[in-house]
Amino acid sequence: MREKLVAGNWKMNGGLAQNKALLEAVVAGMAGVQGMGCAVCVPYPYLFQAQSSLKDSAIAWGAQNLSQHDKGAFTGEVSAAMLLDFGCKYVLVGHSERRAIYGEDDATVALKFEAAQKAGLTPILCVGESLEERESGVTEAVVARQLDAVTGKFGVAALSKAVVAYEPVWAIGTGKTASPEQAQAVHAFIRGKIATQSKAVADGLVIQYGGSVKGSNAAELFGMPDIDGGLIGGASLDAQEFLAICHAAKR
Ligand SMILES: O=C[C@H](O)COP(=O)(O)O
Repeated sequence: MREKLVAGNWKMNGGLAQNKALLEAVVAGMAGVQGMGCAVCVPYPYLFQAQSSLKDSAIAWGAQNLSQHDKGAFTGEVSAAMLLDFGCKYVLVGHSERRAIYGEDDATVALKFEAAQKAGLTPILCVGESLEERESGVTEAVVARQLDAVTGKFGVAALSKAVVAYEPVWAIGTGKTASPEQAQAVHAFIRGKIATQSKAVADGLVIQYGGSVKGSNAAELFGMPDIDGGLIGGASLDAQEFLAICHAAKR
């Protein structure tokens, strides 16, 4: 049975004092919670702080991006090995903000996915359509293309050590959550598509939903059969909201 995973994506937010309070509250609120996974993906400068604060808890941590290169003259970039130095378990790849603002295309995202996996990190591969794409009826085609960029290059087995996050771009930070039925339909499409290549990989694949998840809508979303937790942006900055979401993912 798949265990749900709730991961916070702090994006470019935080500060040492604010993080301390947030991490302490999350650790306290998650003490003794079993039957689900919890993680936070923090900005690079705070990885050491996350590691120090979380190392004795069941909460994992990770980064929001990585370089596709191992090392070298890539000013400003951070490698998978560097993330491992700080105990990261997860790294986001292909978040829609990386794709849209920093021009990361499917091929680059696939290389980042590979770099993460080769180093032993678990990539959280983000996929999802824009509002325009949804309105033009190409949601499934977009998501399929984004998945194929990885499975076409590395095989479907690559997804056995990865997480997929379905994040409709129109629902990110907008307060407009996809309805549980809308999200479930895309999650079922993703799982069904993977199942045509490997039923075992599809059955074991954790597919998170992301886009304006809050304490008040998490249980309904997580109650859908193919939604295995969430990737949480804004609400992960508020300990009580984030904890409410985590608790909604408990079995
Ligand atoms: O990575 C998280 C997503 O971009 C969702 O962000 P949000 O929860 O603020 O809508």
